[in-house]
Parts: sequence; structure tokens; C-alpha cells
Amino acid sequence: MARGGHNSRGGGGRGKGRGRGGGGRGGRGGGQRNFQPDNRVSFQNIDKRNEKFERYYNTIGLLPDETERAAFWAALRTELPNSFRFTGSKGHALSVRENLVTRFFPMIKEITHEGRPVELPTAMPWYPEGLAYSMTTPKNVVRKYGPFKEFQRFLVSETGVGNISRQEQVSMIPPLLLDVQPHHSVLDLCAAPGSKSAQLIELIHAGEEDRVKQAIERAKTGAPAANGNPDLGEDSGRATGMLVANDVNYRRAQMLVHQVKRLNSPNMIVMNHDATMFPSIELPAGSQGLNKQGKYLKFDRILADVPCSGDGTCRKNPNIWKDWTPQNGLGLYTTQVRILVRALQMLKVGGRVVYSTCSLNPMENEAVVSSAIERCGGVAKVKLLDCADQLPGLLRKPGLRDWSIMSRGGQIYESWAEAVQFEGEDSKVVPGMFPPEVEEEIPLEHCMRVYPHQQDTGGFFITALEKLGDIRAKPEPESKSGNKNWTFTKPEPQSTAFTELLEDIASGKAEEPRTVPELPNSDASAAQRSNEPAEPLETSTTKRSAVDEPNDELPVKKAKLADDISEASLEANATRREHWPLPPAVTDAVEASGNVPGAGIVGDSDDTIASQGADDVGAATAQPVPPEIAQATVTRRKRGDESVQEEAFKFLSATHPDLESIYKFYELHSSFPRDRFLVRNPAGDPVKGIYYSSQLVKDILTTNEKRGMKFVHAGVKMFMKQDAQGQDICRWRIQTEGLPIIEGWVGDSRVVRMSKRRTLRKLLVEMFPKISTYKDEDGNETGGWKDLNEIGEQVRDIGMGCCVLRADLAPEDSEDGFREHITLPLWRSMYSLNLMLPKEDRRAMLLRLFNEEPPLINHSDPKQTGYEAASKGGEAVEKDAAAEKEELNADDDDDVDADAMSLEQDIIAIEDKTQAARLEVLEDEDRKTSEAMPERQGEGDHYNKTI
Ligand SMILES: C[S@@+](CC[C@H](N)C(=O)[O-])C[C@H]1O[C@@H](n2cnc3c(N)ncnc32)[C@H](O)[C@@H]1O
Repeated sequence: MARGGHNSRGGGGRGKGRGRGGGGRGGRGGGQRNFQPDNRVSFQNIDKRNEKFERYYNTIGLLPDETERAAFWAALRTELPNSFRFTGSKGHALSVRENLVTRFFPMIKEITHEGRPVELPTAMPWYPEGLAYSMTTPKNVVRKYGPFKEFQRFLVSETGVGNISRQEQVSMIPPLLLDVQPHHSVLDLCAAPGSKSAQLIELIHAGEEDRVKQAIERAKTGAPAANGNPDLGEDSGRATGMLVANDVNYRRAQMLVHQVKRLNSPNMIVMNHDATMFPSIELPAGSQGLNKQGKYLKFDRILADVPCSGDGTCRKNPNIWKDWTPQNGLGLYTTQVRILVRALQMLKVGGRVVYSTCSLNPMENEAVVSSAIERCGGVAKVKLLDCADQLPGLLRKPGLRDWSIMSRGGQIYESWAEAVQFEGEDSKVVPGMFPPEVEEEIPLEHCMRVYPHQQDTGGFFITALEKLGDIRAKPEPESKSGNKNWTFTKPEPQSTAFTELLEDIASGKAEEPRTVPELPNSDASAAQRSNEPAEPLETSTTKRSAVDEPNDELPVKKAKLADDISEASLEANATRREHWPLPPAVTDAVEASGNVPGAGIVGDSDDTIASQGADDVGAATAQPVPPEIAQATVTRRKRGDESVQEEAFKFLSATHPDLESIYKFYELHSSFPRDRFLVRNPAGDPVKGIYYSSQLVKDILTTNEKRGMKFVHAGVKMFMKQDAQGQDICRWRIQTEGLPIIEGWVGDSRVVRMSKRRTLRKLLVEMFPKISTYKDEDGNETGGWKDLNEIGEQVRDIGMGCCVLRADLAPEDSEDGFREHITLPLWRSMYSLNLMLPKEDRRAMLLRLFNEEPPLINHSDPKQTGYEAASKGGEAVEKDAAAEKEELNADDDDDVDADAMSLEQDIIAIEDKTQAARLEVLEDEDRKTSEAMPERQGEGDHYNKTI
């Protein structure tokens, strides 16, 4: 990400929720050895044969050449190699990569394993800037084989702090084909656990670092831009785009939050909806990306990385061999088509959807793509993009134009005509599962198939679709994905009568119908689609127009129209779970608890209030909360075993006194937007944390506050309340997560400039180094700030409170200078100084920047003063200890504060670890939840696997 965001990471400079350890399968979690199953033994022992799996893929001509087909099966039976990519802004990623090459390549070159020299990691030729690597040595060997110990520690540490993402090669492809620009509104419909969302966010922020730097310079000096343009550029160089990352499964959505939160992007929202019925997002007039009627957001880019059978992942999930059945693909087809159709509906004309699966089954791939195109009006409306010239160096095969299908019983059908003879009424087989008619002219060869033997990866399917014009998706029972009597007829230009009526209503020319007009052959009901039990309608405070989505948004409405639902019930539906269904297990729990999921935010807030029940709301905020607010926005609901707090995201007024004091203390430049700060409690008071979001995220959160959207996460923590002595100290310290966003706008009076690496090393190793000096035997002032090199005088003179420690970049030939931009928060108290970093992040940074793991010294801990003293020796020892003791006594309050801060940072680190562990458990529990979903019954966990 090109925000300074990752700069401060420099090996650890971030705060809570940064996924230290990451947790979970799928290569996310550094340092989670305790939780990662060792499947090496099981991989070797597992029986890698499956008659139907092999027969089907051999029959359909997946790979016509026999030798190649043999190579394909052989590759599928071997363990997946290691792969990873460097994350963050380009500059930062390149610097971490340099570390790999200069420090670890020489080491790896010397290693032999099983009698053979191991191969060095190689850069994937098709990945931009050479920032992704793969190595033939499997993960388990790297993890366990002694000579790899240091390299493994590097990978774990860098993954833990978010500098490296251990992601499967092929999983990196879909975001790259989206061609994301910094101003794009991007939707990731099936996003958990979030490896592709992370890539998308990085793409949105690409180049931001330099743009913002220039804007700051212009703002501070008043100089015009290089092109003579005096303004600060669009939003002062910041990306104006946004990512909405969504997942239907609440627990997985929480994993997603854990994963993407570490990216510290203010341009991101995490949501929790069923993608087949993803609700339209309302925007205020004048916002970017509005639809024609100027009401709803249309996305520039959408990723539909849909739930799939995952048979391309069997090198990593060997149980696929045992579990593969033809009904896996047959059962997922309908959901996959609905997700892709919904994606096309929510897309701007001219926008792009990338559809991907980690399955090789044409049922989940080409059949889905051609069925969705058919439903959306054919090739006149949706174009399959030819991406052959994209990602040069990536070996791939064209999409299939012809295939047969395997029925539940293992029967292979060449055509729909053949299938109808043998399949019963209740069969899931539909015409859309077969290759499209020639007249449909769908160039399926433009799809991309990546096979395991081509470059030693997993298997993947990817295709990019462009929306050519407004679409009105056919009701499912009229389309080949839902109508067993379907035959191809050339699409007629769509009737405009109904569309015009909708437009008239939207513009106020016509009244809203009292009863909703019947549409012919409307879609299956939302409840049917989701296999949700029908529920009684609830009264809602949220009024939603009966004509809420003109033109190509109809299917959401049709679902209700089909059930002959009245206008009143349409309104009610806007906030009901029928519209955005929960898995039945969850629904049951909700019903049992008597609470209804509705308006509000499903929180990951860490404001004090978040840890309390609704009854405690008033007590946790500075002022009593009006009961109606508490009622409307804070509902406790149960999801499975978890209690979930719902709350509001409340934006502070630009003139809020706390913001006034913050701007004054940090001398924040007036160009830094003042109206994008929010808090996470219903009263809207800054209690513990103040967050920051982009303008578009703000527009979405505020406009949709009462529309029943399930927002799970948004905003980057910018300031934390800090108790401090002294009148002039700002009670809000800058939080590590938010620092990269704001640091450039902080006035010089709160900045400490550092130019020597050894100074940083000292601050990382030593907690609370003293500023005050003492007199040596000869009466010379010594110790304290004088030991702090080039920052000594600056920290001596700076006022107490939070400040920014900024590293100046040094010339290439400098021995002790910085080559990368590093910014960290520093706290100046009366007698000492402290980097606001948890110990774990200090250690990670020491390892990365200095290749060292020294013990940390805490100067505020009397027990440890002996450590430093011992290293000095002689008479000075006693004097140091005496001075230390004296100062500690004199500075009791100060050290208590400082100690509390350090403690808090460590607690945060522990919380992160606990969270990672919890997510591991959740991931396992998630299997149970997904198995409980009728739509996915019998499919097992691997349907939701990512790679
Ligand atoms: C293949 S995984 C996505 C992996 C993800 N894109 C990544 O790169 O980390 C599929 C995800 O889709 C979610 N999912 C399944 N059905 C869904 C639906 N109807 N709407 C939204 N998400 C759904 C699953 O919970 C699962 O997390």
C-alpha cells in the first residue's frame, strides 16, 4: 500500500490487530506453529485416487494431450511448493525483498536436503515488480529442517508484522486482472479470509505515498504542482477509491477483519451479507460512483472469488481426493451464477468483474460464466475480456468451449437433451450447465485456466467480464440456469416500459405503487434461494422504497415480488435477515435469544463501550446515552456461541473540542480533513479511540446508517486517549496504525528527526531511556539525552506528550543511515522517552533491520537497571544505579504512566495473539456452520477454502 502505511511497519511499527501470528490455515499465520496442523505425514499417506474425479476430467478433454494429462495428474499428487509476496507500498516491499536476497540467499545456497542442494526462491515472472516468490522446497521442510531455521524465523516474523503474505501463487492472479486504480470503488463479494482483499487494498493505495508527499510539500510551502496546478491534487494525493470486502459467514468475516485491519486503510469497509443478494449501497447526492438515478453506488471493479469445490487445491488439501463427488460442482453452480449476476448488476457500465474459483470443474467455471451472461442479456451486454496479453510469463490454457457433465450417479451426459432422458424431476441438472449454443457467441476461450503442472502451482480458473450496457437480469426461472424448458432465443432489446415507470417514480413523476406490480416469471424467493425458513415480517424503522433499484437492480426486488409481498413487507424486508440471510444455525441462535439482527454495525470496536452490554452503555460514555439511541444502535445479538455487539459509527463534528485540541497540539495542517474522524459508540463521544476514514467510506457509513446494512469494520484508529500529567499535554496520542496517514501533516514542533540507525537501535532495545543527565566524577554532565545521539537535544527540548519520530533518508553510501522511510510514535515524559511499540514489534524490527535479537532493557524497572549498569562496569555502576533510583523516586507518576503505556502495548500484543488463536478455533467451528447450511450440506469445509 502506498500510504506511508507500511513505512512505519519497518518491521513492526503498528498497533493492535495487526495479525501478529495471523492464525489460521492458508498460510496467513506467522508464528502460529501451535495451531498449524502438520499435514506432511497425512499428505504422503493419503490415498490420491478418486475414480469419478479422474474419469470425469479425463473424459471431458481438460487436457487432450496424453503426456500433458499425465503430468497434470502427477503434479496434483505432489505437495504444493512455498510461495509468498512482499506487501505494502512498493518502496517498503522492495526493501524487505532486499533483505531476503542479501541476507538469506547466501544462506539458502549452502543448504542441502535429502542429498540435494535446495533451490533458491525465484521471483514469479508475471508478478509486477518481481515482488512475489516461489520456492520448490515445501513449507513443512522449511518449517522443520534445522538449516532453514533462520530463514523460517524471517518468514514468520515478516508475516506476523504484515510485510510478507504467504499466499498461493495462483491466488494472486485475480486481483491483478481487475486493473484497479486509486479512484476505483471495488467490491470483493466473497472475501474471507482476505488474501485477495489485501492485494486489492494495496492496489487502491498504489502510488499514494509519493502523491501525498508532494501534496504535503505544496500545502506547506504554497508551491504550485509541477504542472502549474496550484491545488493539492484530488484529495491531497490520497486514494479516493474504496474496497468493500464482504463475506456471508460472520465468523469468516471476523477473520477477514483480522486480516485486512493490519493494512490500516481508511478506504475500506468490511460487510457481512449474502453476495447473491448483496444490498445496494445508498450514497448522498454528489458522491462519486452514483448510478444514473443518483442514488446508489455502482462499483468500478468487483471480484467474485466464489465458494467452490476447490479441487484445484488438492496439493494443499489432500482430503479433496477422498471427498470429490460430481454433486459438489452441480450443487454450487446455482449460487455461483447468482453471485456473478449480482456482481454484474452492481457494476458500472464499462466496469469489470473478475470471476474466479480454485476448481477446475467446468460446471463451476465456464458453465457459470455463460449462464450469467445469458441471464444478463448476452454478449451485447457483457463482454468476456481476452486477457491473453495480461501477466506475460504466466502459463495458462484457454477456457473450455465444450464439455460434458457428470451426474450425481457418475453418469456422463454430452448434452441437455441426453440428460433429460435420465435425470428425474428433482435433479439439479439444468440446461445452463452445458456448453452454450453457438448462436450465443460467448468466447469462452477468453477464460483462463491455470493447471498445476504448468508452473508447479495449484489449479485455478479466472475470467474477466466487462459490462457493456445497462442490464436487467432475467428472472432465474426464465434463464437457462433455472428453466428446464429453456431454449435459446436471440435476446430482444429489453422492454423499457417497466424501467420507465421506475425512473418516473424515482424522479417523483409517478407515485409509488400501493401494490407492487407483478412481474412475469419472477425469480425464486430470497427465502427459497437461501433455503431459509420463512419468517414473520417485522416492523422496521427503515423505510425502503418499493422501487429501490431501478433498471438492472431488479432481481433483488423480484425475489420479493415473486412472493407477492406487499409494499409494507418490502419496507420491512429492507432490514430483515430474509433479505440477507444468516446461516440457519445462526438464525436459530438469534431467534432463541429473541434479538433480531437489524440496523447497526456488527462491531469490532475496542472502545470501552464495546466490551459492555447494552445496559451498560450509559455508564461507559461520558454522557448518558439517550435511550432511543441505545435502543436503535446497540443490540446484543447472539451468533452461535458468540455475543455480538452492534453499534454505530458516529462522525465527530469538525469543530469538536477534542479535535480542536488535537489540531492545536500537533499543529496539524489545515489541509488535513477535519470532518472524517469517527468514534465507535452510539453516543458519538470520543471516549477512548478516535478513528479516521476516507470521504467515500464516511458517505457510505452515514447514508446507510439506518438501512440495515451489516458493517463489520471500517476506519483506522488514529488517536487513543492517554492519561497524562501536565496542562499542556494533549490527551490524545497518535496511534501507530494511524500515524502513517497523518504524520506528514504534523507540525515541526512535534517531530523528532533521526538520521542514524544506531539511534533507532537504542530506542528499540531500551524502553524509557532517561533524558535527564547526571554529573560524573569530573563534574561533567553525562548520560540521559547526551546518550541519545542526534536526537538528544531535540528530545530534551520538545514539550511533553506524544510526538513523531521520523527517519531521514540517507544517501546510498551512508553506513549508518536509513534507506527506507520509517516513522514511529514517541512519548516524551518528564524524565524519560519511549517508543510506543509493543515488545514483540520491537523484536521484529530489531531482527529485520539489525539481524539481532538482543534482550530488551526497561529503564523504568528497578530490577533491570543493574543490567545496564553491569555493562558499564567500575565505579560508574554504582553512580548510575543511584541516579536511576533517585530519578525513579522523583518521577514516580511519570513512570507509572509510562509503565502503563508499555503494559498497554504488551496487552495489545497478547490480545492479538489470543485473537489469532481464537480465529483458529473459529475456522474449525466454521466448518460445522457451513455444513449446517442446507445449500452446502455435505460439501465440507473445503468449499470455502482459499489459497
Ligand atoms: C474461496 S473463499 C474466498 C477466498 C477469498 N477471496 C480470499 O482470497 O481470501 C469463498 C468465501 O465465500 C464465502 N461465501 C460463501 N457463500 C457466500 C455467499 N453467498 N455470499 C458471500 N460470501 C459467501 C465463504 O464464507 C468463503 O469465505
